[in-house]
Amino acid sequence: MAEKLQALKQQVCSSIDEAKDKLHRLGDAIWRLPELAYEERQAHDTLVRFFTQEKGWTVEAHYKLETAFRATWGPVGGADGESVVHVGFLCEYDALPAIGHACGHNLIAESGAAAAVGLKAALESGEAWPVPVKVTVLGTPAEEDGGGKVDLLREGAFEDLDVVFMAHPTQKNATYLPAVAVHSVLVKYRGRTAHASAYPWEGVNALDAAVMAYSNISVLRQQLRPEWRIHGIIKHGGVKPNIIPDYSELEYYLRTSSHLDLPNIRAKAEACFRAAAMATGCEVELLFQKNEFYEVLRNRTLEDLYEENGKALGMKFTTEGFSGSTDFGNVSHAVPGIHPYFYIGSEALNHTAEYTAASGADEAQLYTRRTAKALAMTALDVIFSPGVLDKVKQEFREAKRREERNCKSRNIENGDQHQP
Ligand SMILES: NCCCC[C@H](NC(=O)CCN)C(=O)O
Repeated sequence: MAEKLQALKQQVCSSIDEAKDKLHRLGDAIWRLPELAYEERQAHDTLVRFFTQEKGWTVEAHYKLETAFRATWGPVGGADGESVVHVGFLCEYDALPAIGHACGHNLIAESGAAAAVGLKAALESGEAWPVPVKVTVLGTPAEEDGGGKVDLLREGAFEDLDVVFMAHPTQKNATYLPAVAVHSVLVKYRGRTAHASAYPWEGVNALDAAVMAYSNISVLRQQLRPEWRIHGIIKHGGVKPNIIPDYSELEYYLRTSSHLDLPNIRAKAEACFRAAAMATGCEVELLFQKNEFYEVLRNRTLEDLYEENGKALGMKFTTEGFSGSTDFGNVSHAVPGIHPYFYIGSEALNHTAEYTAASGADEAQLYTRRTAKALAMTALDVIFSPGVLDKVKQEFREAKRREERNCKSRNIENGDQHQP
């Protein structure tokens, strides 16, 4: 079996290399037309067309969300009565305002598609295998803003998957980097205009409220846990110096190491926003985003297999970096999975114009394909190595039990003030 598995892994690599031109065209087409969260119509169409043109995939466009899709192959092979092993690969393809694909989501889509195509080709090339296998590619929009994976989770898109894989471009290769929970909020203050010089006492100053809110949050930071973050911007602060602003708007991201602490940080931030309204006489409206993102729940069994496969392909791994957030965190609490990071040939930092250039550069292709190979090889370990899938699931169950205990102890601490 070990020789067969090794042969299949080699087949994955050669299949992905043979497909390199069409995979490059796929990623490049997405990179050239950057689209924002939930507006990724061209990227959706490009990926749907790609899988439609590949033989054997059942493709569902606009899958539960306008710009999400699902492509499935199988179940194929295996003996009757054996349970299907269902592996999923996730594609992200949303860009950032003004700076395009500065987080390389075009390469997330390309690597996810490449891994799925490579795995299918390897399985189709070899002899029959013991268990029926199903491969699903899920196009998951709006990671940077909104959280398409959370919407898809709510709609049941992940229900029958055994494991999920994706990978994210950054400065180095890592099997895991800390990704924290986050919830964003839009804060709107409404006051009353007046001539700022002639009769300022008639006005109710919404910009004052925004400035006070910003200052309240700034002092709150001294009392936050070191791994928590609150950061934001003033999006609107007035139109003319001699018109007392009757409207101001702020947007904030609230981050905690565990999603179980989000109610706590939300309450602290809300007090800061409401105090500013009270002090200025403004009305305040708090609009929390529909989806909160969870921290990533690790699966070290999968991480170790991915690292072993990556090292076999020449990857060097680090454990330093990141601490942003991703809606993959929510997925990892529902299905065992990994969200490794990969080097793309540049030291540029994500969310910069330099990274936009790097994610569209030819040099990124070799690293993107290498990552796809490691993802597909890890999927082969799950399918063919006896006991691996059971170990992955056992670790996941134990992590969920630990989380349940944490949740109960926090509720006791908070006196059940805030249900997470
Ligand atoms: N609702 C706010 C989500 C912010 C998600 C964003 N994610 C990343 O930067 C990961 C790389 N795409 C963040 O952490 O700010």
